[in-house]
Amino acid sequence: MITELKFEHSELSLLTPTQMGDADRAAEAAGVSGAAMMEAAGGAVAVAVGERWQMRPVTVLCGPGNNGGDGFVVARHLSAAGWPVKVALLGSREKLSGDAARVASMWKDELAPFTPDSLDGAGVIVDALFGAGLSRALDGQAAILVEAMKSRRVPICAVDVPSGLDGASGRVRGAAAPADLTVTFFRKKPGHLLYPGRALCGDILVADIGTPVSVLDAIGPNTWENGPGLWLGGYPWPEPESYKYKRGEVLVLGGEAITGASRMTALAASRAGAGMVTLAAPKAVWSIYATALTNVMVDSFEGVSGWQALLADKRRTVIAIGPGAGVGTLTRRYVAAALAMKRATVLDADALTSFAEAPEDLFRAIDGPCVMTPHDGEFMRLFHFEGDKLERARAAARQSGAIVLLKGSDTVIAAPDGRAIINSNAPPQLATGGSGDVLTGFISGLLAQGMTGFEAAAAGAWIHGAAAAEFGLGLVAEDLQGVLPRVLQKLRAQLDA
Ligand SMILES: NC(=O)C1=CN([C@@H]2O[C@H](COP(=O)(O)OP(=O)(O)OC[C@H]3O[C@@H](n4cnc5c(N)ncnc54)[C@H](O)[C@@H]3O)[C@@H](O)[C@H]2O)[C@@H](O)CC1
Ligand SMILES: Nc1ncnc2c1ncn2[C@@H]1O[C@H](COP(=O)(O)OP(=O)(O)O)[C@@H](O)[C@H]1O
Ligand SMILES: [K+]
Repeated sequence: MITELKFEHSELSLLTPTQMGDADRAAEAAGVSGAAMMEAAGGAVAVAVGERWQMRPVTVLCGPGNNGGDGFVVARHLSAAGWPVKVALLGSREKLSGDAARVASMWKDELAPFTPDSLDGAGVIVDALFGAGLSRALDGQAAILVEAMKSRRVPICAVDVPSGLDGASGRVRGAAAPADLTVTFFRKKPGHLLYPGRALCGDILVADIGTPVSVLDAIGPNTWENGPGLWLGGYPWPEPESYKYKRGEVLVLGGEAITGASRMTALAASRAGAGMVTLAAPKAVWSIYATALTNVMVDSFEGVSGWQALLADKRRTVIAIGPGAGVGTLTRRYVAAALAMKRATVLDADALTSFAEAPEDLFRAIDGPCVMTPHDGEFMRLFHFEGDKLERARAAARQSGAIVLLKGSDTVIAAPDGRAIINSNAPPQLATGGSGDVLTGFISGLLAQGMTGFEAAAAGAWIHGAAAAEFGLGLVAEDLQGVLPRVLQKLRAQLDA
């Protein structure tokens, strides 16, 4: 049902701060010293600062741990290159230990007092207060300095993460100043991609600091940033021996009151490459659908038995229900009948809301490949988990047995076995009515061609974001399927290159 999407070594792997600590220790065990990694990290930040900004006075704010150590290395490099550098340290030099103490001792100039005055005259600030070791909310002098950074219009380069940002969840603990550039090391963290963290990081650069990729073997990352690298190898391109039924048939349930939503789903499924798409229209509104659709076939049905008769055709390998379906008992029964077939099913919108009173009934009925695509509101009607977006999507997938795609600007796709993907390419113009209906169609079309639910959800979300970006501003949902061909052609060219 779900193929092994593993990619432990992928550059798209995300590591939590705890896993990053494990990676650092494993790297040291493999012979790469902490000192060498710190030199490489600080050196990479200095290079990035030099590439982004012309020489100007810089204030480096250093914290009491290794993040601060990186800061001292940045200061040394920039100073050696002729930049006027001020360093302010939270705490005292005597309290530093290990690699941080060593690099601090190489900074021979006096330290500036750790007050907002240290920012006076700065043309750029390097924020090296806290990184992966943030253990509580910022308070006291650290919080005062972060607030001062926020209030000055001076560009900021964050080392690893903007200090105060929780790398696991993307949440702010106490305070964090928005950076223009964040330089992180080896692999990104979930907090770089989950909001509000994503907005605080500015541009993100991942620097290689000599960590051997083999350290990932023991860590076994199960979270990734979405990207073609995860699924392009298994993308179902049409082949010379393809024929329409081999590319799968999607059956989309049409609604009675709202007829536009399921039409967009159906058209999107055909654009994404399903061999056949049939829209099942309630008899009363059949003619509306039939006049509006050309390549999508329109079949009419009446009531649950009529719907079951359409489901009986085994060639219909994927069923999509929800957009415009209507909320209530009837939709619940349509969903139950579809899930009973144990075929790949995509549940969206009203198919989810219809179970708000009895989510357990839905979870019990899921016994085959199923992808749910709730937005936040729909999610909260079915699930009652605390935590960040990754944790909630994971818990929901585990509870329901479905692939859960929790929508938003940082869509998370989670599988019941704990794997999760964070999508990062969706532009804000996607916040327009009906774009979710199109996503349901893309995912259904990819499922029809044999992708697993996890892959289809990931690839669907990515091409959805790429199509919106390709179209640009002024997007309405109907535009998405029209630009999909350009996105697919670019992907194909990438593969052929
Ligand atoms: N080998 C390594 O471990 C490497 C680490 N690197 C850097 O080291 C960082 C992680 O270093 P650390 O684990 O030392 O952690 P940090 O330097 O991020 O922070 C830990 C220190 O801050 C204190 N602290 C945490 N939260 C605080 C708060 N809210 N208020 C006041 N003090 C607080 C802790 O008591 C500790 O002294 C990474 O983010 C990265 O920048 C890089 O130098 C690359 C190599
Ligand atoms: N601010 C945003 N930035 C990027 N993508 C967004 C944003 N807001 C919504 N989206 C995306 O747009 C789609 C909206 O889907 P949904 O909420 O179901 O709308 P509808 O029901 O109108 O189709 C989802 O894919 C979601 O991830
Ligand atoms: K930092």
